[in-house]
Order: sequence, then C-alpha cells, then structure tokens
Amino acid sequence: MNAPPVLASTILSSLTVWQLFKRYEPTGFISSALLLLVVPAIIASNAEPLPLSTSSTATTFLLYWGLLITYIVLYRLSPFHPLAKYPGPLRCKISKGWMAYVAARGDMHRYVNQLHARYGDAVRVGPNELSFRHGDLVDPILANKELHKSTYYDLRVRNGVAPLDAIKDYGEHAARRRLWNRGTSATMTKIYTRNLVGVIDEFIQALSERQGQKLDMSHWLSYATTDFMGHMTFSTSFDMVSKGCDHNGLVKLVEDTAYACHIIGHIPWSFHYLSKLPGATKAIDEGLRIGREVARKRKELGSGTRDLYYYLLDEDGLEDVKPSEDSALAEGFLAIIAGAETTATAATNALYFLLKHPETMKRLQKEIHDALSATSDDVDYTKFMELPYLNACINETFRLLSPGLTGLSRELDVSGGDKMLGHYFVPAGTKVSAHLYSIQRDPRYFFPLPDTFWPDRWLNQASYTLPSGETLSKEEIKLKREVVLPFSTGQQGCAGRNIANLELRSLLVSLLHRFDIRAADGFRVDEYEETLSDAYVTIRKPLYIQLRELQ
Ligand code: HEM
Repeated sequence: MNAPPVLASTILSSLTVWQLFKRYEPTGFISSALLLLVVPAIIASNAEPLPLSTSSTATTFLLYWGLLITYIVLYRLSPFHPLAKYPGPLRCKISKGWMAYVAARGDMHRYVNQLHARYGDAVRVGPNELSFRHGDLVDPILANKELHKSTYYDLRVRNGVAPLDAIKDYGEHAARRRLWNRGTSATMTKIYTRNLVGVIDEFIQALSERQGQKLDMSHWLSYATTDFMGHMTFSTSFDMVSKGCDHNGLVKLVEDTAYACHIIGHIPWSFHYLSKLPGATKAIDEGLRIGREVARKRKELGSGTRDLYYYLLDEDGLEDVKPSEDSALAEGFLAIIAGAETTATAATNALYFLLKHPETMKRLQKEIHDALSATSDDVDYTKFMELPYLNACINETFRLLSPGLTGLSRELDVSGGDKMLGHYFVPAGTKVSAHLYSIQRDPRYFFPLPDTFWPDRWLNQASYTLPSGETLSKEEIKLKREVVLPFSTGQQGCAGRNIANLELRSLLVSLLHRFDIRAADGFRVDEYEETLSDAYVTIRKPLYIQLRELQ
C-alpha cells in the first residue's frame, strides 16, 4: 500500500461514514465507536508499515475526522440542506455545540428572543432545529400528535425506562398519564389542601419569627413548595421549612440536575461518552438516584396512604396491567422537579414584580384583605382562585416570566414525512419549538407595554388607565390570552396545573395578608430578573426581602 491509496480510502470511507451518520444518526456507543474509531484504525493499520506521513496512525485519524467534520459543516451551510432557506446565525447552523454553550451561560431565553428580533418569526437555532415566534403556531407545535418530544428529553430515560415527561409514544404516554390524572384529580386536590394548609401555616410562622431579618424569599419559597410536594406525593416531610435551610441538599440537587440536563440535552448523544468520564454526569445520575430512593421509601410504606404515589403505583388496582416498579420509581424525580421548583419560581417571580411595583402590591393586598375579612376563620383556599386582581397579577407574571423560560422542544418523526406548520414548510426529522418567552412579549399580541408588568390588561373593563395616566379603550388593548401557556397544552401539558394554581395563590395570599413586604436594605430588586438562569426550569438567585407583620 502507498500514500495515494491510503488517502483515497480515507476520503472514501469518511464520505461513506458521513452518509451513514446523516441518514441513520447512530448515537449508540458501539456504533459510534465503530464508525469513528474502528474504521480509521483499519485504514491506519493497513498503512502502518510505510514511513509516509499520510500512513502514520495519528495523521490518518486526524485526516479522517477532519474530513468528516468538513463534510458535515459544508453540508449544513449548503443550499442543499433542507433548512437552508431559514435564517439564523452561522454558528447555530453549524453545530448544536453553540446552543449548548448558550445554555451553559443560562440566558438562552434572552438569546433566542434576540435572534427572533433580528431574523424574524422563524429562526434556524440548530443545524436541524427551528424556533418559531408566532402565536398561531403554539398549538400546532405543543398540542400536535404528529410531533413528539425531541431527543432533548432523552437524558431522563434510564435502562429504557422513561418518566412520564420523556415518553414519546402517545399511547404509552396516555396509559401512564392516566395514573397521574387520578392522583391530581379535583377530589385529590381537595385532599392535598390539608397538606397545603399545614405547610403554609408552618411557613408563615417561620417567617413571622424572622421579622426584620434579611430573608431570601427565593429559598424560602423553595422550602415551602418542596415540603408540600413531599407530603402530597410521598407522605413524607423534607423538613425544609422547620429547619430553615436546604439541609438535605434537595433544592440544590434539582438545580444542578436541571442545569446539566439542559446543557447536555442539546447534544444528547454526548451523554454516552460523558457518562463514561468520572463525575461528568454526576448531577444527573444523583438527581435520578435520589428521586428513586424517595419513591422506594414511599413504596415501602404500603398502600394504606392515599397520596399521589398511591396512584402512580396503582395501589387502588384500577389498571389491567400494573405499572412496573421501575416505571413507578422513575416518576420520583419528575414529581420533585416538576412540582416544587416550578411553583416556587412562579411565586418568587410574582413577588419580584410586586416589589418592583409597590402600588400594585398595595392594590392586591387590599383585594386580599377585603376577601378574607368577609370570610369566616376557616379559610376556604379554593376561593383564592376567584380573586380577579390576584389572577391578573399571576397571569401577568406568567406572561413575562414563565417558570419554564425555554420553548419546549418537539420533533417531527424522520419516518413521518415533511409537514406544514402554518405556512412554514418543516422537513421530517426537524426539531421545532414555539418560543413562548418571545411570543408572550410580542406587541402584536400584547399591547400596550408588552415588556412591562401591567396586570390591568387581564381585567375585563370598558377602558384602561396606563401607569402614565393615559386612558385607552378596550378595543385598543391587545391581549392574546391563548398564547400565555405556562403549563403548556395538549396531552403532554402539565399534570399538576390545578394543584400548582391553588398552591401558588395560597402562598401569595397568605404572605400578602400577613406581612408588609419590602426589598431588603441595599438589595437592588432588578438584580433578581437579570440573574435568572434558563435551565428548562428557572434557576433563581436570591430575592432578598424584609417582612413586618401587619396589624
Ligand atoms: C407553577 C407551577 C408549574 C408550572 C409552571 C408547570 C409547568 C409545566 C410544563 C410547561 C409542563 C410541560 C413540560 C414539557 O412539555 O416539557 C409540565 C409538565 C408536567 N408537570 Fe407541571 N408545572 C407546574 C407545577 C406542577 C406540579 C405542582 C406538578 C405535580 C403535582 C406538576 C407535574 C407535571 C408533570 C407530571 C408533567 C409532565 C406531564 C406529561 O408529560 O404528560 N407540575 N409542567
């Protein structure tokens, strides 16, 4: 063998392997190792005896990998790529590595928003990925059974067992979702209210003992919501409120796991390799392990306890085929990550906006005081759902800062053919998302003051007075309610939305009824929003406040 044949076989085999990658996207460890390591090793071993530079092992490997990368980049930038006509930054078109980097920075919500401002309603945010900023595409993306959850969710799957939110097959999803629906029904929500009242009483008492101190409400709300999830789901207490700290590291663990999943989720195949490196995927493994452990402990309690896990384990025996132990355990971490931090974020975000707009806080407190003074001592928490200004403040909080800041990623099956989404042609195999953060601030749907916290827009009145004093008629106000979807929509929408809505209102009402709330001395309130980190769920930084009990 001499140099020209070695060069020719390297070019030929790298071309063939590139075609294989393009067509079948092999991500398994063995198939990838075979194509990326064994093929060049065979070429190199044939070339080894010759003292030519092209025949050295290192040169062959470098040439082979270099050629593969070149084909991939050239193809992704070429007019032959199926997404060639969609605009977007060069680095997004070349590799998802860039978006993984943006995810690591924590400001993907703002970055994609800027891309839409620059490139328009449809942006190519990855080599095979589109983001849409169009109100009419939200439902066709999130509630469309021709799309399924993208590979972004694959990291949640262990040994072939997926938690509910990572199940792609709609039939399988419906069967598992049935269990969740029983456990989060209206009847069960009423039963959980007892847990909620207990947690909130303890929470308010703990805060009351800390009046005048500088408190991080971001943390305290996590303690309350995590404790509630513990009682409601596993009949256990995580004791965070009573201890006044994240003593078991659960909140930190949820954040670390979400952050790691969010970065690696952009390049899911890399997980195979990273998981082989000591410590590289520790946060994800640990999160799933703890979730299973908590769930296993609950299972050992037996079927005498009627909590959410009672239904996830099908302890009432309503299913023909009982859920496997593995699938029930897989729901453990989902319950914690989906239920606790999301609600804590919603409540902290609402408080942040209220601190920024003290006149709104005052008006809301008046509504709450009037409502509560008209009721008996035994407060009916479900009544909080009917307070119009509270609902307006919560809707406005969700519009500007939903707890999930990123667009939820969906995928068009490779085998399902190309589709039209609105007037956009979307080739098979493309990942798509509706960028709610951008849509929910779009002046075409929310006018006036699309970027401003102005809850009045949600009230049903004949005319509206803006903070500037200007008056607008109802007809001049734009409010596209149906695109404010903090809980997503369709079959895969939030399973706990009723519970979350009740919990959120109960927390805010209890706080605002009992305390005068101010930003802690020296704390710049704006800092809170600037430091929010988008990790699929929001990772919050401190919101420092001081409380004084109202007489
Ligand atoms: C304000 C609080 C909450 C918000 C904003 C929220 C938001 C969401 C969103 C956007 C999804 C869809 C995720 C996706 O498609 O990737 C979701 C799914 C889910 N949520 Fe919530 N959630 C909240 C509270 C809760 C609570 C309290 C629970 C549990 C009781 C819960 C349980 C779930 C579950 C199980 C799913 C997966 C649903 C499925 O795949 O069918 N969530 N949530």
